[in-house]
Amino acid sequence: MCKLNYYRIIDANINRVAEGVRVLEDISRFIIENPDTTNSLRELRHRIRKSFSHPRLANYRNAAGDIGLSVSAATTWDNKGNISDLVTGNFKRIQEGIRSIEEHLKILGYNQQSKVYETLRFSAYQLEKNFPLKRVVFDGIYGITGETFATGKTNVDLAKEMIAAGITVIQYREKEKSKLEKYHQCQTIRRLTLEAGTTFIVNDDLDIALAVTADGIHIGQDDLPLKKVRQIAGNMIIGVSTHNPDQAKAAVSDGADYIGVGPIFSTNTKKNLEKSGGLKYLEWVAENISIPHVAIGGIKEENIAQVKKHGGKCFAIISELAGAHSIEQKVAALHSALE
Ligand SMILES: Cc1ncc(COP(=O)(O)OP(=O)(O)O)c(N)n1
Ligand SMILES: Cc1ncsc1CCOP(=O)(O)O
Ligand SMILES: [Mg+2]
Repeated sequence: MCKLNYYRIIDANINRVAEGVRVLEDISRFIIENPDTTNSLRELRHRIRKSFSHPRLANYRNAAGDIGLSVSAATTWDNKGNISDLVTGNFKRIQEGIRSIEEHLKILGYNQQSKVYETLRFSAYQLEKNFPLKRVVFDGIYGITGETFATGKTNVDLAKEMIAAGITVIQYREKEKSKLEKYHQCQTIRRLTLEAGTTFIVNDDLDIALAVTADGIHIGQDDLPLKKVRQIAGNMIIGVSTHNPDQAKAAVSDGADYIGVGPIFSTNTKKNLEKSGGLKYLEWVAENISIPHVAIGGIKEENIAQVKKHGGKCFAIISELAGAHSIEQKVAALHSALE
C-alpha cells in the first residue's frame, strides 16, 4: 500500500475518535451533568487532536470518496437501544480508533507518538470504567486468584483464564509473595482487566491498589478502618469482609460498596478462618442489608445452588477455580448449577 494512505487512515481515525469523545462529552455534560467527567473527556479530545499533526493529514483527506461510508451505512453499529449502549458503543469506537492510529503511526516510524496514543487508549479505558452510568454489578461468579492452590498456573494465568471465561469481577489475593512481586502481577492484571472491561479489586494492599489504579480494594476486619480507607481511596470500590450482623451494619454505615459474607462453608484456603453463621448469616444479609453482598468460603459446583437458595447472588471462589483444569469449563458448570 502507498505510504500516503497510512496518513489518510490516521486522519480518519483521529476524526472518528474525536467525534466519539464529543458524543460522550455531551452525554456527560447535558444528561449526567458531571463536570469532572466532562472535563476529562474534553482534555482527552484535545490530546487526540493535538498529539500528532502532519501536513499530509489534511492533504490526503477524501471524505466523499471514502468507501467506508457505504460500508458503515450497512452495519448495525449505530443501532443503540439505550443510553448505556450508546456510551459503550462510543467507548469501543474510541478505543479501536486509537489502536488503529497507534499501529499506523508505528508503520510510518512515529514510535514516540504511537506510545502517546497508547497512553490515551488506556485513559479511555479508565474513563469508561469510571463513567457515571457504568455501575459494577455484583452478580454471578467473583473470581479470586490463588496460585498456591493451582497446579503450575500463576496468578496472571488464572486472571487471564477468568477473563476468557467471562468472569466480570476479579480479586487479586496473594499471601506468599513480596510486595514487589505482587505489584508486578497486579500491573499486568490491571492491563488485562482494563482491556477486557473486567472489574479489578486488590485484596489487603491499598498501596498496590492505588499504584496500579485498580477499581477496588477488599479489606478485612483487622485491616485499616473503612473510613480511613475511604479517605485515602476516594471513590474506589471498597469491599469489607463481614462475619456477623453487627459487622455488616457497621460496614454499611461506614460507607462500604459491598460486603463479603462468610465463611459460608469450611475451607482450607484461608488460615485462621473466622466463625460465621454460614448460610443462616447469608439469609440475614439478603433480607436486611441494602448494599451488594458477596458470599465466600468453600463454594463449589456441588453446593453453589444451595448458597443461591439461601440468598446468594454473587459467589466469590478461590480453590474451585484455581484447581480446575479449565476455568472456562468450571465456570460453565457453575452457571448451569445456578440455573
Ligand atoms: C469477597 C471477599 N470476601 C471476603 C474476603 C476475605 O478477606 P479477609 O477477611 O481480609 O481475609 P483474606 O482474604 O485477606 O485472607 C475476601 N478476600 N474477598
Ligand atoms: C478468603 C476467604 N475468606 C473467607 S473464606 C475464604 C477462602 C475462600 O476460598 P475457597 O473458595 O477456596 O474456599
Ligand atoms: Mg484481608
